[in-house]
Amino acid sequence: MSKVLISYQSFTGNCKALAEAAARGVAEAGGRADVKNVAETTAPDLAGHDAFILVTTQPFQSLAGETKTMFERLWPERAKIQPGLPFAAVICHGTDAAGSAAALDMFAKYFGWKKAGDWLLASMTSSDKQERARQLGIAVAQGG
Ligand SMILES: Cc1cc2nc3c(=O)[nH]c(=O)nc-3n(C[C@H](O)[C@H](O)[C@H](O)COP(=O)(O)O)c2cc1C
Repeated sequence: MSKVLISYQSFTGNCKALAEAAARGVAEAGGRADVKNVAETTAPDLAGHDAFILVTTQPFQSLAGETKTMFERLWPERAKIQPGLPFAAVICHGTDAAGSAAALDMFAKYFGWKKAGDWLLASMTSSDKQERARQLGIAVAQGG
């Protein structure tokens, strides 16, 4: 059974709802999803899972503060996390997600994690974002 950690940062609830949709997808695929706030996500949490899905908002065209702080906090303990950890992300945005997408590419490279597909760019106004997050959860749990 695939164990997937899903961490989110959310101001007004959209990212949290997308994290829960991804968790439903993981469960549908027969996996186990653990959903946490980025502020509570630790290196041992990541080490105890087979894959990581990050769901983050994008304020001011850049990676959200608590999400960046999570990476900064994880960095000294990165040796505890398995190299090549499958890593997927949902970026919930208002206009465009380029700032966060570039930052997450950089973090994946620094940590040596394997991107599990393209980042899911979820516009606030898109009606299918929940379904796309659910599908991402299925794909990650199936190792795709
Ligand atoms: C202070 C603030 C600044 C924002 N700046 C941007 C931005 O520069 N670009 C963008 O695409 N969305 C921006 N947004 C929209 C957020 O990305 C969007 O509201 C958020 O993803 C919703 O997720 P949440 O409900 O989980 O907080 C901003 C939102 C806030 C609250």
